[in-house]
Amino acid sequence: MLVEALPWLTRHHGKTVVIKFGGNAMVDEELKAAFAQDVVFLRHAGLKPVVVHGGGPQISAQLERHGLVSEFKAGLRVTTPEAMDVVRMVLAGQVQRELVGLLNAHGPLAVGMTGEDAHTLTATKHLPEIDGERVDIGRVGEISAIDTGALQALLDDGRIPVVSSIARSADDGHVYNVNADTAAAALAAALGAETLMVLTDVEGLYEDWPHSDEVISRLTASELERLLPELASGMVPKMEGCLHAVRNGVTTARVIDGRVQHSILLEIFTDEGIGTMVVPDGHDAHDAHEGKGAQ
Ligand SMILES: Nc1ncnc2c1ncn2[C@@H]1O[C@H](COP(=O)(O)OP(=O)(O)O)[C@@H](O)[C@H]1O
Ligand SMILES: CC(=O)N[C@@H](CCC(=O)OP(=O)(O)O)C(=O)O
Repeated sequence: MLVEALPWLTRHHGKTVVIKFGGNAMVDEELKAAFAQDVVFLRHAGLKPVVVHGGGPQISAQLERHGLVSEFKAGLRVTTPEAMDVVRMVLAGQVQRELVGLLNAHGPLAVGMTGEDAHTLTATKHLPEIDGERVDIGRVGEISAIDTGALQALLDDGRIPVVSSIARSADDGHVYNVNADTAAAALAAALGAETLMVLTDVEGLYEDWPHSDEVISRLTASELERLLPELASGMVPKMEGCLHAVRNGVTTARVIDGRVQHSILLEIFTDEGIGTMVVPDGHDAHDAHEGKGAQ
């Protein structure tokens, strides 16, 4: 495997990789520790990993403890001002801290931040369209501006940024809850990352979910765009994010199984790859996996 990894080590050297770690893949202690090892491995192999984390299940559990209900519309959490306090506390105070701790068991590498820090993520209130109508779902943000200065400085200093998907508002002084897939994709594009990697709790994008578990191993941006209207809620922000990334300069966007230990290393450093890979139009989707040659 090490010999097989050699061309990939050369190809990815010095490249930025944005990795989204989903809340559902984050419930197992061994998986979390393996995730941290993989990210540190990437860093020592000369890549520049940026971690963007979710925490949906952890937020829901904490809301329940506070006697608050979790409601989702258009795949996004309806976030009252009260719920926003819990979202911020869980993401920035709990999930992010834990990931930073696991990474830093390997050395002084990880620095945690939220999108609020140094104006990294600025948002406006998001009003999703449901059945043709704009719906108010509270403090949910749509990213309107990104400043990558702080992230870039950390990367230049050899650190691993760990980012919580919370944004500041430019106009009303509030903070906003942003879906972590959306935040990861926006950051990947803004950083000019080579790869966006979204870890989740399924093998990849299923062809005909929930009727079959046939994973689509690769597709172009246009092919994905045609599929988007058919996708169900959890996959929507992920695949919209992948599309945004490859349409904005990211070379490949991949959805991989976070339940498989060391899935990041298997995806980056082996010829086969796992999960679903999205490539920009013009790259032959069918060549992209064979030796991932189109990268
Ligand atoms: N076409 C599809 N392929 C795979 N999973 C799908 C698809 N459509 C919907 N899903 C659902 O999306 C879920 C992943 O999204 P989500 O629960 O938001 O995960 P995460 O916490 O990793 O962000 C899967 O567990 C699955 O139930
Ligand atoms: C607006 C919105 O829905 N925000 C998400 C943020 C966390 C997240 O995205 O976590 P996962 O990646 O684990 O799903 C939420 O409140 O659950």
